[in-house]
Amino acid sequence: MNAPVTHSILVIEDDAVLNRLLLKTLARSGFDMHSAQTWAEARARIDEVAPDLVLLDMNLPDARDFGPLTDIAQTRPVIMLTAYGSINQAVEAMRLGAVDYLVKPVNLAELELVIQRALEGSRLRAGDALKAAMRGLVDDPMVGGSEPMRQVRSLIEAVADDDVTVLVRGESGAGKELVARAVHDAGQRRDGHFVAVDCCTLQETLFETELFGHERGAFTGADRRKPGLIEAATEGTLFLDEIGEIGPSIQAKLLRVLETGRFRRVGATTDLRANARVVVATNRDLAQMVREGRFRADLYYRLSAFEITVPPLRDRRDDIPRLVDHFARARARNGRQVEFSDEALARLLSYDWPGNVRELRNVVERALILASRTGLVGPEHLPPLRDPGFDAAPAASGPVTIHGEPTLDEIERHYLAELLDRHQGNRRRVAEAMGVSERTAYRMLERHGFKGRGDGGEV
Ligand SMILES: Nc1ncnc2c1ncn2[C@@H]1O[C@H](COP(=O)(O)OP(=O)(O)OP(=O)(O)O)[C@@H](O)[C@H]1O
Repeated sequence: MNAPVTHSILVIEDDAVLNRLLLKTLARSGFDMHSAQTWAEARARIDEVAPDLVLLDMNLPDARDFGPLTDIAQTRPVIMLTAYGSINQAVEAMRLGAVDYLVKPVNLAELELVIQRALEGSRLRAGDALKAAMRGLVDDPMVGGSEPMRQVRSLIEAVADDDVTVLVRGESGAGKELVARAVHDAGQRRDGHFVAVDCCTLQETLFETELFGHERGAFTGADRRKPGLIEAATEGTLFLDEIGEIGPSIQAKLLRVLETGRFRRVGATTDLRANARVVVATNRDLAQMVREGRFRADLYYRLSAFEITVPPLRDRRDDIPRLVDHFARARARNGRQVEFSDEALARLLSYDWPGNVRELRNVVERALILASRTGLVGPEHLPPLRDPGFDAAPAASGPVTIHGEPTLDEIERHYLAELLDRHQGNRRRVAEAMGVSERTAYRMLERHGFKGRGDGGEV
């Protein structure tokens, strides 16, 4: 059996208290810890210990701008430590090679997750530093064999080789970015970069210089020419996340790029030709925004040439066990695999997941940490999974009590029977109560032999 690998981490942070706290916390989690409070000290430490990962404060007393980051990020993953309110800086840091960032005060539970992901990502991408400079580092395969996800996959395949703009719709955390990536990976541009831009985090003025770049002297502080993200995506894909958030002036400029294939750096006098495929995503109802005059109709029509809707997790519960297994396996790369008890899985299956796969992933990863000693996740390792408004549910719904150790199938059957009773066999209402489509409910009922039951032939 292989001995678990001990990873070394260097904390570069001039705040002595935070530095010590990070050191202590991570040493307790089994990392080999080193620290530095200045850039000069850090350089010596890097030569000395060759850390596997670096936690780097954004503002060191003896370093300017992103010098330390660009230096270190070429050889090892860097997680930036940033003050609340400096998110724009953090976004720039990610573009320059940071794999992730943490906002101070650092949430210690999040800290370990981010580090684990960064270490996994760096192994997956070893030798591909430039690609690692792009956001979304871990090569997450898209998990999901449910019928709705099969349809999503066939749309991805259908559109991948075409250069048409794709609009990915879906609730927050449903996996829109993963779908955008899959479009990129399946198409002819797969060898180019996938450059992701979160439209939410950038202010309008910053957005333009980020997206289109700027010439030297374009504004105060522009002491050198800087190409924009659209150029970084040349021969690749430019992914604009949360497209519903862009203001009118960017909407106009984006429309121009899509229509003419041309753009202009801020402060430039001539146009450049864009050579990036554009994929956008939103969780907003863009058509409604057009009706309200908040989004340009012409841009909407351009963007929605080909739409892919990622269904919410509650409409594809079949994917939950597979996703749980996937997240557990990913984590087991650093140790033994933790299993989920049937009871814990039943809980995950019956919850509505308003935060979709992202919420599931967080719950699963936290449970895996909590249960790492015993190797089995039980319901006690899960947070109370209640949708907002759960308490307002009619008293008649009551708690569901489970006796003995039923299988998931038995639980499903009992639950269906109870819902059929409660809703007098009305299939639509049973589906609504379960948070699945009517078709899915019908199939479940059929599988459990309920077909034909119910008042008035509803089921
Ligand atoms: N089908 C899937 N298989 C594996 N992991 C998934 C899947 N869908 C989503 N995830 C994971 O869930 C998290 C959220 O996914 P993603 O960022 O793609 O969602 P999103 O819809 O773009 O969210 P947002 O609207 O907030 O930008 C990520 O960690 C992603 O890796």
